[in-house]
Amino acid sequence: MFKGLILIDNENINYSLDLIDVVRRLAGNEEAYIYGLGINLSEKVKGLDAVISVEAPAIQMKDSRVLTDIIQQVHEEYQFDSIIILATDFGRMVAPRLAMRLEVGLVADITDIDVDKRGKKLIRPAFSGNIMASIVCESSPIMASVHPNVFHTEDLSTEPEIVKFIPTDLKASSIEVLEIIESEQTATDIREADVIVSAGGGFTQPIEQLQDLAKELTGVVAVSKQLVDRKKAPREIQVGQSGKTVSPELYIALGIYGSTQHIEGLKNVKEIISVNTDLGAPMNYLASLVVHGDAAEFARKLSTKLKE
Ligand SMILES: Cc1cc2nc3c(=O)[nH]c(=O)nc-3n(C[C@H](O)[C@H](O)[C@H](O)COP(=O)(O)OP(=O)(O)OC[C@H]3O[C@@H](n4cnc5c(N)ncnc54)[C@H](O)[C@@H]3O)c2cc1C
Repeated sequence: MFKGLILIDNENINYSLDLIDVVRRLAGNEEAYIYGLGINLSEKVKGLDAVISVEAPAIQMKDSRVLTDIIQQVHEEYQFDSIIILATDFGRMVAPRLAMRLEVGLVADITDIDVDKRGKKLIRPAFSGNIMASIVCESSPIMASVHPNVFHTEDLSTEPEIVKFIPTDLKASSIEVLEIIESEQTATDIREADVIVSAGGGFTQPIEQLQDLAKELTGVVAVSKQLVDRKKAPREIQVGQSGKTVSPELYIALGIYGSTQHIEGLKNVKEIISVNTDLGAPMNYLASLVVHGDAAEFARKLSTKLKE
């Protein structure tokens, strides 16, 4: 029996449950038993075999040190074969701390899994995304972090058994919350969108001009890292390895070259339209339709046409 643990992130419950698929794939031919660790979890979740429920209202959930203590204690009791954590900003603080405590390696930001006779291989981009590395973990538990929206769990019907866990000797949190400032809401989360109008370095106009087109298509605007680096767009709408992973029905790439780091953020996209002045741009090879021309002009004309 392959015992896996996923950490349930209270702010990203659906993406956390997608990690069930990661454990199932890691188990390979072995039967998997999948636990979720829920700390102060108020929602009922399904799909897991068991939820290890920790109720500690006094703990500061953003204190990665306290959370690491809890996961370590849970692991000491259950001895998992793998521990998988969502690679949110917060998950990225917890995962390496925990790996260090358990004296195992951590494979960050995995994008695929390959299990065969030679072992369980975790796949992730390496050397600035120029190659995909297959990493065999010989230490146990196998630890990995995963970007939201990279894996998907289809079947969430299992009713989990609920097991209470009471951690001992928890240190007081060293974090004091002074104020909570809500971040400015940027329309819809690009990960939820069915249509994405995405601008890259070849889109020379302000991206606000794309809102009209996105609205006509009931979609959202996204960008490549190039525009975030040039401070033309916020990071929340960046697609790619260091941005978000998206799975729309239609992705319109306006002046996007198609670097591996950008493509890394496109998972199960149904159709891609690539508008580029360079016919040899890698993005064109992924596209079902290539428009050879100026991205801004294409966006303007398509928007006008859709309004007619
Ligand atoms: C560790 C690491 C992480 C990274 N993470 C990400 C990430 O998450 N997301 C991401 O996007 N990038 C990421 N990058 C950067 C990535 O390598 C590329 O630099 C970036 O994706 C390039 O963006 P671009 O294709 O929009 O721009 P460019 O590379 O500048 O390409 C512009 C494209 O537009 C075309 N073009 C030019 N003018 C026009 C025009 N008028 N009309 C139409 N087409 C035109 C050009 O032919 C070209 O194909 C990362 C890099 C590293 C090292």
